[in-house]
Amino acid sequence: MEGVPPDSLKQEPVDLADFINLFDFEQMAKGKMTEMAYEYVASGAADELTVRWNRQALDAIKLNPTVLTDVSQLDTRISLFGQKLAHPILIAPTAYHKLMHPEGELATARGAGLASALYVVSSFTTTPLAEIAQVATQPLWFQVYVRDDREFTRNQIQEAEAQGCQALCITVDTPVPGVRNREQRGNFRLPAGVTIPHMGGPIVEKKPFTWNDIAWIQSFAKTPVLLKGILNPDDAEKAVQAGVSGIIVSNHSGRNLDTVPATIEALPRIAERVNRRIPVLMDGGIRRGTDVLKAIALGANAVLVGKPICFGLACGGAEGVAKVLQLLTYEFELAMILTGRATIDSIDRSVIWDSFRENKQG
Ligand SMILES: Cc1cc2nc3c(=O)[nH]c(=O)nc-3n(C[C@H](O)[C@H](O)[C@H](O)COP(=O)(O)O)c2cc1C
Ligand SMILES: CCCCC(=O)C(=O)O
Repeated sequence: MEGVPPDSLKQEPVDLADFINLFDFEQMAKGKMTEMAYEYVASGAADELTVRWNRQALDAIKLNPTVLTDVSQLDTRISLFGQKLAHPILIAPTAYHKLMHPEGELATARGAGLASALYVVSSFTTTPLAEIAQVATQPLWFQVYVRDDREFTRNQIQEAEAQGCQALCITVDTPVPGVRNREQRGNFRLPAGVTIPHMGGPIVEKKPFTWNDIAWIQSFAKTPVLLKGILNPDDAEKAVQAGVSGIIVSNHSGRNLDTVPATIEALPRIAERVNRRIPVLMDGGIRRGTDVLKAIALGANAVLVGKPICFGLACGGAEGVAKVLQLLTYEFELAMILTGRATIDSIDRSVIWDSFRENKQG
């Protein structure tokens, strides 16, 4: 697959009306991407246990609906760091969009616009931020992979802020990439002509990336700094103490350290520790409107979606990305109505069925 130009992607048109849920996109994307690209996107680390657990743990949570409440004024809006968003479903940062569609990140940004979604652009974008910013109609945030070279990192962040990115997500769970066997078997290489203008090169350093680097970034960042990839409540506490603006509970979709728990399992104890001092976002396996509802009920202010966006992009460019988001927001609205929750603030722990109490009462 080495040297495959992006225009060799199989881009026959598909009818997006055929897609009725997010799982449909993965099926279809398999036929639309090169095998190398598909394996890169679809795979997780090692035995992919965490990948499976992300979904299984969400599926295992039952809901406890309230009937006969007035949900005629349904309101999905949220506010994060003073930014007003139409709904709590964000596009997670994912690398190399030109592997998925010739228009790459431009299509993603247009799709975000069509679906009123905030887009977190990856450090590994294959399109310069300046071009993405020109087509974006919704807020952009920038995800940062911190390199050993501080001047490089400072320039990367200042460029992102200069292009209008409104927050920085510092990814802290990838000092080195994980054991990615499927990626290795697929002989992952960037095709000729596809570049990563904001990264300079792959993550190769085994770097001493620590809380000192976070303090250093905060010393010059002008936008809110979030830490992406927190799973341990003690780290969440340190993040609050470090004065960061927010955290993202994430296991990188199970792509880095296999056998860490599902994010929905880590979320409640992190939310409890943070105790609303800063926003807590979450990603990993969100595929259904009920998953969004469960994450919010267990303490998330918002969620992010990764793989389905890549598959939507592969299937239908900007419209594919938009369709993924529209299906998910629509399902989320239905979940709100059917559980009797008219606003995001009203989605609290009481919407989760307490199986433990049920068992105790026999
Ligand atoms: C193909 C792919 C590429 C990714 N690239 C990045 C990246 O460049 N930076 C980053 O912080 N996270 C990256 N992630 C992780 C996502 O931001 C996010 O944490 C994860 O995909 C969410 O889980 P989900 O895919 O199950 O929705 C990537 C994930 C995938 C699937
Ligand atoms: C080494 C990381 C590259 C992008 C990424 O974060 C991913 O593929 O998950």
